[in-house]
Amino acid sequence: MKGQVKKKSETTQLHPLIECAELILPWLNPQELSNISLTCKALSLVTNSITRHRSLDAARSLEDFPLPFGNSLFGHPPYAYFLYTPSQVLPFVFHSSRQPWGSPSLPCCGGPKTCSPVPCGCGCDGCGEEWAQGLPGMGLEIVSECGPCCGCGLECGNRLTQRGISAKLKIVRDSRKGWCLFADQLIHRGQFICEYAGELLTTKEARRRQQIYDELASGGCASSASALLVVREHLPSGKVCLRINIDATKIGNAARFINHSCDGGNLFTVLVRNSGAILPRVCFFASKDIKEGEELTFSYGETRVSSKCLPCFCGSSCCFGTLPSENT
Ligand SMILES: C[S@@+](CC[C@H](N)C(=O)[O-])C[C@H]1O[C@@H](n2cnc3c(N)ncnc32)[C@H](O)[C@@H]1O
Repeated sequence: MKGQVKKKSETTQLHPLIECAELILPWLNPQELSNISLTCKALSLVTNSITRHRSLDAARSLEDFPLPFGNSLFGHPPYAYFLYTPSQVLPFVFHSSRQPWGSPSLPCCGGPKTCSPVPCGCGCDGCGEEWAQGLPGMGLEIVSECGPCCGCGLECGNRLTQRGISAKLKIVRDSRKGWCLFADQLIHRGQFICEYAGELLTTKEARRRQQIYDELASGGCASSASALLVVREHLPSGKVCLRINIDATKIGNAARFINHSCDGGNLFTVLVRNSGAILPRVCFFASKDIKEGEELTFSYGETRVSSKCLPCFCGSSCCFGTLPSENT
């Protein structure tokens, strides 16, 4: 009996090298993982397990639903590598440029879900208003939600867009458009889906990065899909009064996989201003009922200024042939 117990504990004990590897390897990028996997069979098993876990949840447990990568095309990596943030961030927040990903025993830290919310009932003006009920078709483009100035927490009815992704989604690879975001359940018209999360940039920095992304794209760099979104708020006079630059290329959320459709797609955006926050957030809602297995798309814009526009493969009957482009 004694001997049997000893044998069992021996088999469940991990070799110290593997124990260390399970702590360190989730911090590595795909290239580093691939190099490590070549060193020995034991490390190859750990890296394979990390790759499997990465493919199962791009959101790293930071959302209510896992965000899986669907079947990848032959010869393509099984997942896209980027740092995950459920909401917009300032660039210096992720200064280490590393985030553990892919280990079931080493969860990601941070994110709104891990903060302990102050109980609701603060009595602020917005509390309990459930603003989204009247949204579809009302043409609303800027709305307010409770925010840092209110005493309420994430459960407040007036924080609809602050609780992360609200529907099951998946990421699937297309041979021409790259990664695409798909609904993995029925989504009703008017339902909030997710915000466009990424790094909030100054216009100067956005222009600098856009130039780099354009150069990479025109050089045919296969993994160069950029996800830099520029949103302009206009005064009734038509003049731009506010410009928001969100770059989700290296740090972002599910929205960074939403492709363009020339017919406007099935999503529309709403600017949501949290009370007490300076800048609004860009939030996606369903503009129609979206079936399970349907791709989520929206229009990137109407303007095409660049002579080197990328080809559009949206497949809509009104496809313009090229992706929108603007002078940033
Ligand atoms: C925000 S990302 C969308 C996710 C991207 N497909 C990826 O693989 O990461 C924008 C990029 O996706 C590609 N894309 C988006 N819509 C497209 C379309 N309709 N046709 C072809 N490529 C598209 C372009 O490379 C574009 O720069």
